[in-house]
Amino acid sequence: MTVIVSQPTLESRVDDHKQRDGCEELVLDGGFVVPATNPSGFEAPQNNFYGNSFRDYYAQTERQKTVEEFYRQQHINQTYDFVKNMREEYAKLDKAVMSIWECCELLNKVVDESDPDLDEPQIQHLLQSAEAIRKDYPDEDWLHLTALIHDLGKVLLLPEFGPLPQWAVVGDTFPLGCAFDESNVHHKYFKENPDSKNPAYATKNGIYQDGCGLENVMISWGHDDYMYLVAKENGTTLPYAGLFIVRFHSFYPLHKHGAYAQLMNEQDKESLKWLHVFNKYDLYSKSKVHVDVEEVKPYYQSLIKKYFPEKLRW
Ligand SMILES: O[C@H]1[C@H](O)[C@@H](O)[C@H](O)[C@@H](O)[C@H]1O
Ligand SMILES: [Fe+2]
Ligand SMILES: [Fe+2]
Repeated sequence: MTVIVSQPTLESRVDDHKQRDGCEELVLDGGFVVPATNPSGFEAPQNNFYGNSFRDYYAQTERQKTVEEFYRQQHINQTYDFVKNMREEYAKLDKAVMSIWECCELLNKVVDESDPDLDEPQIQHLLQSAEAIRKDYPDEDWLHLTALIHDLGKVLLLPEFGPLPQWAVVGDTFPLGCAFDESNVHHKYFKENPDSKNPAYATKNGIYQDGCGLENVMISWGHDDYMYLVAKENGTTLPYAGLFIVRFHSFYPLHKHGAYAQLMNEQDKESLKWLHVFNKYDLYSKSKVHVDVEEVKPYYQSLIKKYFPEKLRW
């Protein structure tokens, strides 16, 4: 499946003279090459199965009310101090010991309230995105596995891992410690965030410097940062771009709108190219047509064996 969707040109905000036209070959990650064109012929669906365009946060549907209420709570409660505490708590990795596949199976129990396009159990989303990207990039096995694991951090919603409320696990992410960019969905709810009253966080860069690198930015806490931490601390051999995708795939203000781009360093800018590739499959593979879990399991287990230890600390 190839998803052909034009991405907004982030470089127009990052770097005025360099246009991203998808025609040049990009060499990243010490040898991984982003192919110049999409390899096969799948067209991205225009609408999700509710009949709305993807990521339409203003459609008049029942589901939208849940989604908007989700963002109200997320924008009020995610503060700089909250994220700092969460990072410390979850860095302990003392919640569980299990394999990647066991975690995939746990996601059978998880439904994401922030997502206007999908209300299926999350294991289907993992397999749908991984299978879609596998068809178009058959040789990039690390990318298939990255897709499989990218949302595993949603286990934070389960009792053994907190449980944390939805607003602390899912939804788009954004930096704390600087002004909230208007490209964040339902931006108006940030008015009620206590950080909005802190003058140190009120300017475009707040406490950060241009080019400081995303790894030095406090990003709202959730499944991205948690899964990044789990993968890294358990010694995964996935390439850097895979870890970057896991860590920043919900950072739509940056990868879709180019906001906060001045905070990136050179390595972030390189990895972002792969995140753009990945994002199409994450978003447009969402479907009511289920992947047969048992059929694809052996393939993904072989990848897990290649890139992860058998048991991980969570
Ligand atoms: O609702 C979705 C969902 O929670 C995804 O897993 C996340 O990555 C997206 O950014 C978010 O908008
Ligand atoms: Fe996600
Ligand atoms: Fe996802």
